[in-house]
Amino acid sequence: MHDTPALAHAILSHHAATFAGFAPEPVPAPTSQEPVYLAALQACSQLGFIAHDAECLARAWQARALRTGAAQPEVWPDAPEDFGLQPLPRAHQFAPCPERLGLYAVLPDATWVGRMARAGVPTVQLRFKSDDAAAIEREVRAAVQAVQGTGALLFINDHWRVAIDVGAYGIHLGQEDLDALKADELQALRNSGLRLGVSTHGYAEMVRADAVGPSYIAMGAVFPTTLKKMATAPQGVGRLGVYARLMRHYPQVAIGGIGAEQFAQVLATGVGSIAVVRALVNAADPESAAAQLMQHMAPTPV
Ligand SMILES: Cc1ncc(COP(=O)(O)OP(=O)(O)O)c(N)n1
Ligand SMILES: Cc1ncsc1CCOP(=O)(O)O
Ligand SMILES: [Mg+2]
Repeated sequence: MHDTPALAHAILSHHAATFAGFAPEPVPAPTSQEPVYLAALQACSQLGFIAHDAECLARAWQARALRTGAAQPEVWPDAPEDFGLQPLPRAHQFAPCPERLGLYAVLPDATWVGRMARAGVPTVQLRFKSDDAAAIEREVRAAVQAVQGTGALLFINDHWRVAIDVGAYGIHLGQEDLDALKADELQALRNSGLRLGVSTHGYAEMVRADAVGPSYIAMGAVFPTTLKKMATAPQGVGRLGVYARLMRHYPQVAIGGIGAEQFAQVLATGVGSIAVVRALVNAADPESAAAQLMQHMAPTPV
């Protein structure tokens, strides 16, 4: 039998420092009356997790308590099974990509893609925002051509049909992009053999992404970014660390507001890749900036 207020207090006191800087969120309506669940729901809301994420965490805390017989307020939940992630090997899984995608340049057009691929950036993404079908096809084809002979892995943001037709390495989709996919389209995407990266911004979205079995999981925005209007607060490195731990069986990409000064703390979370936009496209000398960031990615010699 657990005392819910005491357990909530213990969770808070053990983890407040890791998740400092977030305002408390309202406690969502409980979906269970289990004391461990209720305590975790209250504590995680107090720690600033939005309702869907607090619910996920509370369910995981309860699942672990059932599995182990202990509430363990001092240990943040990180077992994939407690969050209901697919067991390994996954029943649903996209084609694999390297565990560590390294520096990942997210770029506005094919010219930039070619430029950064030739500069030696190992992973590049064409993020060409347009509604003009002809322009999209032209740009995706040009990007695929631009990486030829460079060894760079090219992901296409959003435009998955053209990416399949043209034979890109992979596709990147966000949560809203996944919402728009019908089941047969998702299956067609998986059958294409192209790799899939999925954006996530918290626990509920990671659980949702896992059901699709993407090739990598992107997590962000880690820091504030001016490049994209985000529906969720910057997650910070404390959260990134626990996300990376939960999703340890996936290749991981951190994104959002990351520049050279932030690389060390982001890499310390264990992610194998950092995606950047402004750190390259706004640099006075993008090739030198790429070289510098790739050096930051490299493990420091002992
Ligand atoms: C590596 C990486 N991570 C996240 C995103 C964002 O994707 P999405 O949420 O679909 O938003 P848009 O980029 O389409 O505006 C990304 N592109 N790449
Ligand atoms: C596309 C995207 N998705 C989440 S943050 C982001 C933009 C990242 O840009 P920057 O590295 O300049 O902050
Ligand atoms: Mg998108």
